[in-house]
Amino acid sequence: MDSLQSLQQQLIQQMDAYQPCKNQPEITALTAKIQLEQNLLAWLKAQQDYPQFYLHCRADSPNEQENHIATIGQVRTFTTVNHAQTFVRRADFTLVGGMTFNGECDFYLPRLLLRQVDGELTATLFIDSQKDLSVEKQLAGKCLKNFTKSVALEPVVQSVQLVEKKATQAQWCEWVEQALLEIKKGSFTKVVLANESIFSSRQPINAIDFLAESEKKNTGCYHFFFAQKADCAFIGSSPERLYLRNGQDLQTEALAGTAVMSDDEEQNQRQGEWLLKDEKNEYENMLVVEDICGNIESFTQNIEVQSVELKRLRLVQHLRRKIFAKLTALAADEACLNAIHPTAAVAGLPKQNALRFLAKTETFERSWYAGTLGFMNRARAEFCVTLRSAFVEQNRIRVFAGAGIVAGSVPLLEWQEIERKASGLLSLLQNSGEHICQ
Ligand SMILES: C=C(O[C@@H]1C=C(C(=O)O)C=C[C@H]1O)C(=O)O
Ligand SMILES: [Mg+2]
Repeated sequence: MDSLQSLQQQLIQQMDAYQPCKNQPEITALTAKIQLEQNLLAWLKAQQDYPQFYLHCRADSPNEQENHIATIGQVRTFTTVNHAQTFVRRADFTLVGGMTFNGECDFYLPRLLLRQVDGELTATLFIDSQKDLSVEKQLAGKCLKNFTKSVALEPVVQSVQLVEKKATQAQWCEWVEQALLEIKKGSFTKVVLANESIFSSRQPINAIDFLAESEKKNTGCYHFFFAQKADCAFIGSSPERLYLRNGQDLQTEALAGTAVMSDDEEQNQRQGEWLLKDEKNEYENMLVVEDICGNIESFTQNIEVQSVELKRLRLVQHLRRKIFAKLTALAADEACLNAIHPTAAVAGLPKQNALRFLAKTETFERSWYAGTLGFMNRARAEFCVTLRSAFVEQNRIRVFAGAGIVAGSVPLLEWQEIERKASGLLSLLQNSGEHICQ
């Protein structure tokens, strides 16, 4: 019978048999595969090694395979995309990680990588051949210790209380007014302002249970979990792809412009029709198209922008234009990441002016919010934009949401928009209604 035990045994056997030879490649990958449908979040919940990373990629059509990865531990780290890409070109293994909103890079080769695609579970254990073999074997063995374990995912029952919003409604409206003034002056055409809301709970919230709940309810999204250590995890369920690279084929998208979604299908239809015709939302979206196309032009060919469509989620719906292009021979993830991130869907246009405005206006650190997380190897790379996200820090959760401000934005409507986006995660927790302070 195929089981996690048999997968563990195969890896241990390979590790025991492993003897470095002459001309040993710098990294050795031990791989085993079984037919098993394993919930990777339940598996991750039982693991003790850090960092931990999980990505459930968005499937756009039923014939696209559901693709989940989970990793624990770390063998090599890369603090620039250039170094990460050089490694991938040389060694062709999968790196995970990404970039914060401000462009700080954190890519790494994990110790253990699990991939679940279509009923098949693959595990890869990485050994650094340039390090002491007995130490490497010991570290790898430690990572395999809990390999066969998983912990049942449980509903999140904690209720949370609001502690603080970095911008109150009144402050937010001021920020938007300032942005509109700058737009009038011609400093930029769009800026994406965001807010951070801090909540507390009596009992610690398990970030994996929280994400599992979100995965069930917030369908049609990328789901991600990234934790450097046990007591702080960054999680989220984002509708937005930064890019997908399949060989030299690049797929990216402009996702911007928002309307309400609810349980009322007729209202959703009306909202969708309104959104498709609304000039301000159309402009919000087209500025992202302009930004992305302008930024990838120099290293791609045959850029094709698809016609506008609606991306429907549980509480909001967005305008989306998919963008396809062919990378020129030498271009790869370094070019894509540096050129595309952060897009005008999360920063603004022109980018530098918008970023300067955000740096002096927002009163919190975006950190991983509106950054990007994903994976890259020689054949393929996929990155999402880390929206609809939160830091879960034991008894505290910090939720982020933003909205694109353009000429015609109404401060209070943009406030409602960000509150609704934040409720994608927050509505999964019970709100006790109590304010600790504001
Ligand atoms: C900035 C966020 O979302 C972005 C802003 C949108 C908008 O203003 O209409 C829509 C989708 C995203 O591009 C967020 O969710 O925090
Ligand atoms: Mg908007």
